[in-house]
Amino acid sequence: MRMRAVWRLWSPGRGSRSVGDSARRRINASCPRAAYLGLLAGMALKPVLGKLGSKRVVLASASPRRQEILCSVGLRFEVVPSWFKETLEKSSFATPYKYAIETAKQKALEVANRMHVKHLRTPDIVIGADTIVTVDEHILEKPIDKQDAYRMLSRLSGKEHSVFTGVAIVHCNSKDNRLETEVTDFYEETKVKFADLSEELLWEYIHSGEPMDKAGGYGIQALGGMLVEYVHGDFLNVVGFPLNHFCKKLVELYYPPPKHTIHHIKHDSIPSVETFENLSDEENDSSSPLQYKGAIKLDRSKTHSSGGVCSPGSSNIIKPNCMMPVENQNGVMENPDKFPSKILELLDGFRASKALFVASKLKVFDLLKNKGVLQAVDVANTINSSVCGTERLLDACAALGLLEKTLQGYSNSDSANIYLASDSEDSLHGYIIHSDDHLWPLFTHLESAVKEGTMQNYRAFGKKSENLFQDSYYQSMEVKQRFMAAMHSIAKLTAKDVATAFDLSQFRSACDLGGCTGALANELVQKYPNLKVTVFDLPEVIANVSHFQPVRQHTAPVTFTSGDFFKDNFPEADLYILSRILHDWTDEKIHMLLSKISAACKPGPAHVCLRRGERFKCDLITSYIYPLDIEEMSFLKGLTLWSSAV
Ligand SMILES: O=c1[nH]cc([C@@H]2O[C@H](COP(=O)(O)OP(=O)(O)OP(=O)(O)O)[C@@H](O)[C@H]2O)c(=O)[nH]1
Repeated sequence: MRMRAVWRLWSPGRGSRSVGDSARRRINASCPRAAYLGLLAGMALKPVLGKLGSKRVVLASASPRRQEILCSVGLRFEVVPSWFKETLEKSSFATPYKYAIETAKQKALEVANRMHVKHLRTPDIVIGADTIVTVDEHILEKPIDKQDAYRMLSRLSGKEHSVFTGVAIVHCNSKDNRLETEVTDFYEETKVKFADLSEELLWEYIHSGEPMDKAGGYGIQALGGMLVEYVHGDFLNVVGFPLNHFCKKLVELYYPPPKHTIHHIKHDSIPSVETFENLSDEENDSSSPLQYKGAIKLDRSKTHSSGGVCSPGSSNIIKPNCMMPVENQNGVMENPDKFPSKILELLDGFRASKALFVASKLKVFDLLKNKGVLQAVDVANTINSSVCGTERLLDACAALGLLEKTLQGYSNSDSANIYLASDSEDSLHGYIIHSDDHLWPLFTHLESAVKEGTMQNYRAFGKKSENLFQDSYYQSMEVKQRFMAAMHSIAKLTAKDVATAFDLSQFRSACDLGGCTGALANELVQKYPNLKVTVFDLPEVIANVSHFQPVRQHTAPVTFTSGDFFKDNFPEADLYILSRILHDWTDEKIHMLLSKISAACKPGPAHVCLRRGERFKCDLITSYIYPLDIEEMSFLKGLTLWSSAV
């Protein structure tokens, strides 16, 4: 018998959240239970996150904290910071939280509209948020300067205040090229009490620089935590995103209370579940909250088998080996064994990567793209491999969601056709092969890299790497072309988002240092027709860029200039871009490069954006950009943007 079931930690029907709710829960910031609660949330999120897995989710926020909170529970999303200026008239709102909600909504709608108009690739969901602090009937946002931070923090000293975060979840739909949106919004309040702050402490904190990009002028997750006596309510709400309430909203949206009779069933290793036995198959697809139809599938035929994997957000079929939360006597979901899913995911991660690498290298996805559906034996014969080994590989790929498996055989998933077949326009094949051939061997020596603090090229490839590019990536024509193809595929994939993440319309010229095939540069000239973009890269790269250029170019073409950015003068520009560059070099070389850029930048306000992985270079970069007076510093997936004279 097939049954459909849904399990959930949050029951949307049990009354909506109120300030009282959050105060009652009283989760103290320093409470060790927080980690356990985090684990529970992570477990229970999976079905909801699974719903979002196939969607294009965009976080309309430049806040690194919001990005981290959502990343940490495995949500996959793109970051497109909003350009909405937070200037709504506060006095026109009856309550502070209405102001926060409206600002969050406007932030999200601005991004949804911009992406729709500029991108022609409409996101499915845009999430916006706005955090404010209220004390003595005043709304405090981010301080504009140190004096402002002083005013805010002295107001907060010795008192309890409220932190409100307004959140908007915008579902988008493009109909006849018109954007339709449906907004769900909510807010969360947390009460925070500050200790009495001495003038000395206050100024020391302000001089740390921490208050400047934070609502109320403090960061509870860092030094600011030392100022706090207690927290009543959701800690993450103070940090900028009320994760718990957000998840409840998703449950409300994606699993509204059914009209049908609900039976509770118990089953050995499965939690108490609610079944929707009267639903037809058709009704079972609840992929869109706007047209909710049913519930998660529970494949009971598998509940007694011994295999099974938990993979993040992968499938909405409940798999047997996952330890699910169970309902306790009070109706609260608990995870009795505190099953360490996150750790197991990390532990097994390398196997999943390697399965992807090997299937790509053996051109399995190309074969299935051309042939449609094949049995394991046919795949094995074509790729010259053993049948048993091929079958296991194909099964692993199916479990990872890369392939689909039916009685007829194996076929590509949609994303395999788009991203894994080597001949598709958005193929990541080149980057996957580069990851297997180059990054994998390097990462096997991570322990030595940590102990010695050195690059591991010699250990991995038996060659000293005085110059990484000449010695490794450009050692032969073939290796070079493969490396360029790899860089092109990943840069092309992220270029659109990078190009629209900031408003670059005030710039007239940009220079992409080490911009390789010009994938980002070509996207920039599309988005900003008045921007002249030059790619500056080594002569041997520039000599090979022609076949990576777009076929139909409607804009002024990108200019390619050859040179070595360590040795030669680079072209004058009012915006310098370093995309996937800094991580390749020693600090000494980075110093050299940054001081050259710093000297080339014209004096004036500067914008710096770092990709998330390069956050550790932050101090190094700010020391060079300091004379330019940083106006904005944000973190993003793909690049370091460096500009002046805005
Ligand atoms: O304890 C902490 N309190 C607040 C923060 C951070 O403060 C900001 C709040 O600002 P806002 O909601 O306007 O968000 P922005 O950073 O400007 O990003 P958007 O692009 O979304 O407007 C927010 O970053 C909080 O994380 C904190 O870190 N700790």
